[in-house]
Amino acid sequence: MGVGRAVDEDPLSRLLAPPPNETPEERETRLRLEAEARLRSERIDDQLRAEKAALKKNRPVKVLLLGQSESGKSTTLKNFQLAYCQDQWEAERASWRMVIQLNLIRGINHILDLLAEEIAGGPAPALAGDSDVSDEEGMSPSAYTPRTGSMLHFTGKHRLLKLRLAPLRTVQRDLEMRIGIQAGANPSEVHDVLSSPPGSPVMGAGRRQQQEFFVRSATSWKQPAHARSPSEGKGARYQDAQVRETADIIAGCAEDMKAIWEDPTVREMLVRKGIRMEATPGFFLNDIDRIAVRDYQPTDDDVVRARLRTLGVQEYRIKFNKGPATGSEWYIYDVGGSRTQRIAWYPYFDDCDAIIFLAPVSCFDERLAEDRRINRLEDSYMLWKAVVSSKLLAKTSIILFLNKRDLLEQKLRSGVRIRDHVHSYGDRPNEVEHALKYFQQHFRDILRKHSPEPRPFRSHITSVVDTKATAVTLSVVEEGILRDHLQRADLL
Ligand SMILES: Nc1nc2c(ncn2[C@@H]2O[C@H](COP(=O)(O)OP(=O)(O)OP(=O)(O)O)[C@@H](O)[C@H]2O)c(=O)[nH]1
Ligand SMILES: [Mg+2]
Repeated sequence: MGVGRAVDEDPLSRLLAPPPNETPEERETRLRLEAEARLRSERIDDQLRAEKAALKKNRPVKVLLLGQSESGKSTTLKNFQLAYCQDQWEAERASWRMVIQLNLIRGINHILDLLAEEIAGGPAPALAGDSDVSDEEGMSPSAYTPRTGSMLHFTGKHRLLKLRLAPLRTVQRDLEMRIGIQAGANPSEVHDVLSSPPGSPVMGAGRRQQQEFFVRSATSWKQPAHARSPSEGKGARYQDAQVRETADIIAGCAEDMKAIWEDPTVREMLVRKGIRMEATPGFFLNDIDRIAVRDYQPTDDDVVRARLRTLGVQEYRIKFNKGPATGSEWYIYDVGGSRTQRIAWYPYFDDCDAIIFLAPVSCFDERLAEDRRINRLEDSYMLWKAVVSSKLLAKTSIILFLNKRDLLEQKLRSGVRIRDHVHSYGDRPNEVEHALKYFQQHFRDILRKHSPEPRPFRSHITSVVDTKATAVTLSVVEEGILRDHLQRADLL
């Protein structure tokens, strides 16, 4: 054993140690060889790192759309599809016709139900200003007080319209069958697209609620005609005949649908029941002349506005062919937002690059359809807090969309006061810009306080039904998400 060597020296370092009697020339050669070996090894390491980073850079960017039900997640997804999947968008346009016809007809049928109740001697006590109910009152029947004001006067004209529009019941059933729609299974979990449109208070407890509809598959009902196999010929011809028959009945009912929708007494009935219709059904009901025709073809706006509730988690793959993300592939996950659906989100947190979180700001005076005790804005705050405080999502880019700006503006203009529902709003002006600033600050504070690591607060004020403005927002969002994705890959 050489002098000065520790007894317990590692055998490997002993093996690699220079010989004790090394000459200066040998030492120089050894050091040169060692330096070359080190360089080679570093180069290999760099190469491996670069390959790993490239792999990571080239792997799809995974984006989750999160937010409560009716916050606008699927509508945001449609904005991506409209911008980047034009061929598919065109191919599916005709299939959306059925959904739009159904949105329209369900709207009318719901009005007919309410009318029938009124004519038969009045429904359960009308919901007087449900939106004015204080947060504490929740589901209590005391939230519902008989309305004041004169009796609504329904005439023979209303009865006649009700009779003449009766065929729409069958059309609704046929359309639901063709789309493969299932009504929500849990009554506390479902609500009607008409009775609870965004911007409306939720229907009263005890009142009969129509079930909102959803399909299990995001694609099964979107079968473009040219994609059918020849063996489906007979079935396809039958389907085409059905489509024509539906369009005929709807066109035949157009004038009566318009008459009932525009009738002042019916309008007054809806106002007294606290039913607002500015969202999906209202959008189509205001355009009956255009939609209730035999050869109706949905416009881009119609497709964007069509409402079909999402169930579970649906994956959409988008290959970007323009814009800041050109060349990259994104997997976008659209999730169902109601409370019982949220458990399905968690498995997707694991390797998710970015979250676009939608918080509808117009709903400060509304309650969750699935739990009337919960204010919808409070629910959004709670969900946001859960997302930004998650350790699993600490490295995920999170972008907030304060959505439904248009409906917020409309609501404030109609005289609804924020401070009656959000007490901390105090004496701030009841104007849209002030309100947005206030809500935005609240979301920012939650992020600052609860994020496990400091992260930027990125938010956009949106009305995702406005596809032009949304395209501009999305390009900013895409750039940011991609930049973060590449940075994360470089840090590997
Ligand atoms: N006016 C207006 N309507 C909106 C906006 N965003 C969404 N909507 C409407 O709100 C309704 C719900 O939108 P969706 O995108 O289906 O909501 P979601 O978050 O996917 O809901 P779930 O699938 O139930 O979780 C639809 O009728 C949309 O047309 C908006 O910014 N302005
Ligand atoms: Mg959805």
